Amino acid sequence: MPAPALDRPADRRRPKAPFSILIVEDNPTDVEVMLHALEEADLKPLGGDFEMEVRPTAEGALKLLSEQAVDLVLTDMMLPGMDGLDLLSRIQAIDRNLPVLVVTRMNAVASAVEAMRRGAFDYVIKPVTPETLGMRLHRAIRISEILRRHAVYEQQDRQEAAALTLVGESAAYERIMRSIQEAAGVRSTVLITGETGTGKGMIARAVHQQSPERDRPFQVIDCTSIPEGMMESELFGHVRGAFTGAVAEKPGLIELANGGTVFLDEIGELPLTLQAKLLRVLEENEVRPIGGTRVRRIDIRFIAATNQPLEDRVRAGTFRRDLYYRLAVVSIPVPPLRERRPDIPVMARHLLMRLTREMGRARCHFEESAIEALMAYDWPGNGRELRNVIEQAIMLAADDTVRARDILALLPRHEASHATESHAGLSALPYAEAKERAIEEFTKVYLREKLAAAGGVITKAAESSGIPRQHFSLLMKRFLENETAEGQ
Ligand SMILES: Nc1ncnc2c1ncn2[C@@H]1O[C@H](COP(=O)(O)OP(=O)(O)OP(=O)(O)O)[C@@H](O)[C@H]1O
Repeated sequence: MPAPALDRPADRRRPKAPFSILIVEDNPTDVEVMLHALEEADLKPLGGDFEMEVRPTAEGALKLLSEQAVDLVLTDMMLPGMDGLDLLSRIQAIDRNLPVLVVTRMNAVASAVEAMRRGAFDYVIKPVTPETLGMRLHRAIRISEILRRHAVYEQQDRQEAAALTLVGESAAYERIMRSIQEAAGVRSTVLITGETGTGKGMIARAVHQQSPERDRPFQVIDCTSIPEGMMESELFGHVRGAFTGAVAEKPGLIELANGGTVFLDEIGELPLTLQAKLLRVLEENEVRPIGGTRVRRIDIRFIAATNQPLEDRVRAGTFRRDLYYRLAVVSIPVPPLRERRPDIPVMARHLLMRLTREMGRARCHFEESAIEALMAYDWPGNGRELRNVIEQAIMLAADDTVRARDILALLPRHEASHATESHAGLSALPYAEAKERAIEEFTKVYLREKLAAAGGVITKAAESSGIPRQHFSLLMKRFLENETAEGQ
């Protein structure tokens, strides 16, 4: 194997190597021995392949580390200019999770031990052999991969936490924040009420997050998404043989959240029979799986949400009064966005920043008149509709500014009046052209109204239009995007 030129990628460099090892060594013979040992060691990082970079000096190594991600460093302890210990501290300042293996001569083991005391992952004694180096590297690679994956999870957690941030500045928003804090401090049942998209799910999560049980499970049970026939077994579980198909014992979703929080979304949809069973669970703090004879004790906080006026349902006899009172120990009513307009600009800017980042787009900002357009609209789909309009506006915006016309083009009310005006001028056109225009105008209005009614959820809008989601998306692409491009 030819010796790699120092300060250049080693020969084993491959075009797409997921795991990279940096060797810091000034002695070309030692570099060659190490590369040979690595070759023989048959390393298999989980990503498949790996690449190696060689630098003869600590400075060269630090420069590389500042330019690209490396997964593992193998460094000599005696380097020109800066010794291995200093290099170790500098590397730790760049990335405290990067595993560093030090290579040393037998007569300098004390300094290698000192390096380990300061956080080096391991040490290898020269002359390096494929067996010792291989064994130590195998271990280091596994650790490095675990740390790398852990860092990805940490990053995702941070992004998810940011995505869940409630923002606002209206008096109603302040009241909601106070209620969240109060509810978090006690373990009572909470009932959150408000129109669709007002952020009830986010509020429920915030209560859990601010409670002492924040590290315990947060179990969401959407009462609309579980088929009625399966609801009881999903919620309370079943024992083996409880019914045909119950081949094994299965714990219910409630039991699985023991110690934490259960969020019952759309509680108004819970059938009356299950309302009675849920009430028993709330009152007695125990669940009885279907077919079971023994009850299981539970310690759970329940949060329920609904966009239906539950009092009306109680009066109509379709929701149990006793369950209603049992749920509404702490009550958090969430007014619709049109009744707390001061929240709109804050939410819009927050969503714009978050969505551009998520979509990998450059930072965007609103033209002042775009904010005015947002504030003037009534938002029947509340925060969810606002989020979807902003997402589409980012996609349609020609540059880094979202303008009033981008917003207005996406709001159904504007479209309706716009359509009426354009229909008035159609008779001036030849029949074929007028017909094509009319179909175009109709499709735009239709798509926007369907989208608004579905709170911007394309799957729902497509379903209520009776066409496949893919077809709906194609229509959106053809009619909604073209229209905005023309308008610019
Ligand atoms: N105060 C807020 N701050 C930031 N974003 C918000 C706020 N309120 C709502 N949103 C946005 O609206 C979206 C919908 O929120 P969420 O799902 O919690 O509403 P919901 O009331 O539970 O809706 P549904 O009744 O349809 O289940 C969120 O993902 C978020 O993008």
